[in-house]
Amino acid sequence: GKFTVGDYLAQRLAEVGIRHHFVVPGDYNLILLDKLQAHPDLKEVGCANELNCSLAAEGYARANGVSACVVTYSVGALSAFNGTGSAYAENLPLILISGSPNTNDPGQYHILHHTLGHPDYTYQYEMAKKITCCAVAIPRAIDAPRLIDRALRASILSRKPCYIEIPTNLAGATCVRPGPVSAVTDPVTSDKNALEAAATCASEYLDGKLKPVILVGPKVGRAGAEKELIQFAEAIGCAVALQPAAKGMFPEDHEQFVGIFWGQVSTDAADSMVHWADAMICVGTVFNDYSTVGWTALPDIPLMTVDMDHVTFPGAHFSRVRMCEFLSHLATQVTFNESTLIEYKRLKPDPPHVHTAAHDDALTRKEISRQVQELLTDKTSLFVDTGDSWFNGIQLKLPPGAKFEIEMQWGHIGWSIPAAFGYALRHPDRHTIVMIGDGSFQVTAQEVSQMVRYKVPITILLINNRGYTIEVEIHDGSYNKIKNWDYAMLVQAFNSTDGHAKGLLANTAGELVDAIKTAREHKEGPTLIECTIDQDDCSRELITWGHYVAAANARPPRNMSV
Ligand SMILES: C/C(NCc1cnc(C)nc1N)=C(/S)[C@H](O)COP(=O)(O)OP(=O)(O)O
Ligand SMILES: [Mg+2]
Repeated sequence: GKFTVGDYLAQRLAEVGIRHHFVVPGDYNLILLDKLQAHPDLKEVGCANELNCSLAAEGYARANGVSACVVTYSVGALSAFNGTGSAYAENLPLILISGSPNTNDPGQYHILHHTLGHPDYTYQYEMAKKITCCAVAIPRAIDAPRLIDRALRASILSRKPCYIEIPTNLAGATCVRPGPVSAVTDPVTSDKNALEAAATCASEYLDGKLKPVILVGPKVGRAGAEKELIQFAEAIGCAVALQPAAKGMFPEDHEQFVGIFWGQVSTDAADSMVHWADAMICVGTVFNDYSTVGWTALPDIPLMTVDMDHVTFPGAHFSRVRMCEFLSHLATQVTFNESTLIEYKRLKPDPPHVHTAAHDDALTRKEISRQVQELLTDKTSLFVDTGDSWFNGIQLKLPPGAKFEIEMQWGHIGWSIPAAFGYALRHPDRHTIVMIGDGSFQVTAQEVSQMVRYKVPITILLINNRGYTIEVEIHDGSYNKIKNWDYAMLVQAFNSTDGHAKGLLANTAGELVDAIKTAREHKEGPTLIECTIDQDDCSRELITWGHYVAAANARPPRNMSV
């Protein structure tokens, strides 16, 4: 049959590496969904709602590098904007695709369903511009190739989401076939002169310094520069500290790893190394209020920063220098200086003694962490949702090959359920585990039903401390209370007549041991283990961090007139 706009989009999505696309159908996108379904390399994955659809695509992009979320106009897209915002904040190329009104309607001043009730349908496109690196609305079939390619290229190069709006009567309209996909995907390589100049500047910055430290941030993973980072780190030989959002992007069993730098809640005395350094090479770092513990944990020396496509020094900036090319180039030039590593070997704290709870002991946060630690292998991908799970997760030691996913910039509670689902579809070879609080789980619980439907064996550790404990530590109030659910019962309800979710309850250490054993053996679907702990059983790190964040939130407005 004829080749259409929908076929063009389908072919391009497959060519850039997408194998699953996440959808919620609606009458503005049904023809488009038919075209995507018709492509042999694309598997349509239905989601329970568009928030979860966009968050599943966000998680898929963490595993696959690029993802697609297809929704209907307005009622669908406005929910999908939240997962799109996460992709923007977390530097992930999520392609948000929305159906839209028939191209004849604007000129006829028609009032259409799902819209705001007036004949101006441009509001969605205008909003999408704010949360993507490139937003396009296809006006005619003939414009589709140029606009689709532009949006895809912008997204892939900048690691940011893009937006493609396709009117319901254009998805099936005749369109030319795509040209070579390299026109969309080929990267922009570093400018040779800028690369050389930046390397020279790096040598000058490091020259004469006695105590260099490398600080790794989350953009290393997004730039795909983990390998080059190890190369560079081993060439210089110094201490390597990680920001919390970068956990898992440098091996924790590496002898140069000195812990997670997170101010007062750092691990392994990483903060003592960062504050001792006289030169700091920041690679892919993001200093926001949460990662700097309310602005109390900032390096206090001039920095050299290697970002995804530029490098800066005190007094110098070099554009169009790609992180992976710069790091591998620098590895051949840098002078070896292991002074901070030698010092660290004297400072490194002994591993803490971990108490093993007795079988019938009531479950505690520490015992859960101890048992999760034992669960981690080279095949594990651990998702930690916003809450005390952040702090419990950050304290865990990742074995070689283990992966760690956290959403510290956007911080949307409940993100990990759909995100882990999307991720696990792309990585059936890995053991995906989620640590999530009761409050977070209540936001996106529906997506466990998709794990049942697609038989995805994810282990969900639901830490039930009866409410929003992070918020309690930042600033308490009655609003931090929530209605308790029977979480184990809930996920079994998703089975109905055909499903294999297991819902288990662990009140004691022994019950958790048994539940984890069951989860490890259960491959036919998700296993949720509700771990009940005392409401006040939260990490010391959370309390410390919460006080500083609350103080940062409470800063008075400047030049108060009164
Ligand atoms: C309500 C909120 N944050 C505010 C918030 C509200 N809405 C969205 C979408 N995202 C957010 N982070 C947060 S961190 C809760 O303490 C999470 O509770 P829970 O999942 O139960 O974890 P803890 O008990 O460990 O805190
Ligand atoms: Mg809670």
